[in-house]
Amino acid sequence: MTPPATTAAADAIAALERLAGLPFAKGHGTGNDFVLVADPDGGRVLGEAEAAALCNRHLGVGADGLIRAIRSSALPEGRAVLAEEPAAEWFMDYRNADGSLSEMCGNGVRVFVAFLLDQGLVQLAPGEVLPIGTRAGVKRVERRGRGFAVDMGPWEFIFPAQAQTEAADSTVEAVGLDVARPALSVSMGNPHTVVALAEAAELVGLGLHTAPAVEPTPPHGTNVEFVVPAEPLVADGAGTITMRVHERGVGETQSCGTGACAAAVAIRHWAGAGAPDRWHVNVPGGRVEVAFVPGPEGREHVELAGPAVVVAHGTLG
Ligand SMILES: N[C@@H](CCC[C@H](N)C(=O)O)C(=O)O
Repeated sequence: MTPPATTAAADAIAALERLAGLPFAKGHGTGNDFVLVADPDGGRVLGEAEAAALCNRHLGVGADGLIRAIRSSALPEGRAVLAEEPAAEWFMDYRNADGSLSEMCGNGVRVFVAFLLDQGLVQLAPGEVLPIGTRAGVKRVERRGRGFAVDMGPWEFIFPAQAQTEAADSTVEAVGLDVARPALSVSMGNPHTVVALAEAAELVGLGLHTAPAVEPTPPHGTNVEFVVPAEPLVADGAGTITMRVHERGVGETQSCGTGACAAAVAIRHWAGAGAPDRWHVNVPGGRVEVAFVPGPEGREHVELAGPAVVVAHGTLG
């Protein structure tokens, strides 16, 4: 006899039944993987339950997040973006694997543009810039090598008073660490808390199946990045760091683009005057590049570059 499904499993099965016939694609950026759905006019119901079911690795397609491609004019957050940038026709409607909304996803926005191109919804010539609407404002994307570069906008400390005067503004406890470690919380539109570890063995020994405990936790939760600086830290004018991440609303992922940016912000801050503005960030799923560049409004912006691919297309049964 088949045992009854748990409530969560029954909810996922019911949500997937409601989505029968839905075309989708699967894509990733350095192993941070997404289900992508084109819903230009916002006619689909793709809320928390549907996102969690699609991202379920046992019952659904499986992914770290769901990305809906919707015209900015079709949702309130998108209409706010259009007031800032009328050319931002497309909006990245991003949800984590647990169905929760996030303001921004750095790997996701590159994969989103790969998906728009794959679907023939946009064209993007080399050197051309495509503005994309997100809940963290407009992000400008251009082709770079075999992937894309994204102007992620300015970064901010989440606890600026402490960060300016002390090396750390919080502490993080995690499975595999002997004691709580000092950390710095950085917003890339979404929240991050960065911890520096002394050596690769500490990074390998972390148990990220359990969410790290952050004190104080930023108001809307946080993604936690554990980072080991390379030895030497800087070569040929660029720094190199290696990172593992526990994402809010997901768990451990193979990569996090906004997390790589936050990690570069924190490590550069800790390194002090003379630290470079270009950073190679190694993650379990590959490597992304982070650079600090002048923004058009006079503030410093963070640029994120890396690969993005669409690997499969399907239809929900
Ligand atoms: N993996 C993403 C970040 C996704 C959102 C994050 N889990 C959050 O809740 O803020 C990236 O590449 O930036």
